[in-house]
Amino acid sequence: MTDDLELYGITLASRLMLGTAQYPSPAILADAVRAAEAGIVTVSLRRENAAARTGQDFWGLVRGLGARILPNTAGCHSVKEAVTTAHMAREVFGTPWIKLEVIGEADTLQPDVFGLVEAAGILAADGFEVFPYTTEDLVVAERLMEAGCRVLMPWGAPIGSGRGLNNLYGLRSLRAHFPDVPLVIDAGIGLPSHAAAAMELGYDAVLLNTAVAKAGDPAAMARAFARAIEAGRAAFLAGPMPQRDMAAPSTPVIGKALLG
Ligand SMILES: CC(=O)[C@@H](O)[C@H](O)COP(=O)(O)O
Repeated sequence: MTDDLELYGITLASRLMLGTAQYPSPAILADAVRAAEAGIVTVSLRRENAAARTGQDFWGLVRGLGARILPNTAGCHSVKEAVTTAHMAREVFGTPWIKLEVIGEADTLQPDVFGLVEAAGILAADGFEVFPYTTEDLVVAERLMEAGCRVLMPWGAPIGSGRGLNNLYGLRSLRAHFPDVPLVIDAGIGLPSHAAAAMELGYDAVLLNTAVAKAGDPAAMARAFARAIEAGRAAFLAGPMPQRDMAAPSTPVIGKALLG
């Protein structure tokens, strides 16, 4: 039986999605994507433009990596900016997919969930397939679904913080409320164990960038993440035991030993 992930009708063998920013060099980025066997790479139109990093060359490199491209609106702080960037991305990459970020707060890069819902509605009505970077808030999640999103991407922790899953309870509730919606943890993952924990909770995939790009050996770290995500998924499918507050002897004793 296959355990492929389906997002907007596209089937993916890998549950690891990798960001393409902050790598020491394009060659190291390419090595990391290959080592991760990432099914999706996300790329920021604005960042590449701003860095004037020979944009076309960089996008050409990303296109050649063999992963599906998910353009993002990273760095957008308003609905207008995000919608305009999404349109540019659709033209450049020829895909209706857009990872929608509308940032609301400078210190935490927390999503502006009001702007996010508004922008998601505009883009979905215009034929985009929206991957919204959101919080674990259930009401916002409902609104995003009503706006036309078919995938949700709640944060684990603030972007680039490496803190892991900050609100385990909230993320567990979100999973329970939307059992049939693909849920992808996006941002804040620092260690493979964080990614494994997300998968053990029943999340469908993990998107990360900084933890690999800033590792001492990005390709080795990408491989470690790929294995952790596979292990977490396998554990979820295997049905983890329920947690208990009290001890339960793992070797039950029947009767008493007869001591001579
Ligand atoms: C690249 C990208 O899409 C980021 O905006 C994403 O949220 C990753 O966050 P981390 O860098 O914390 O993994």
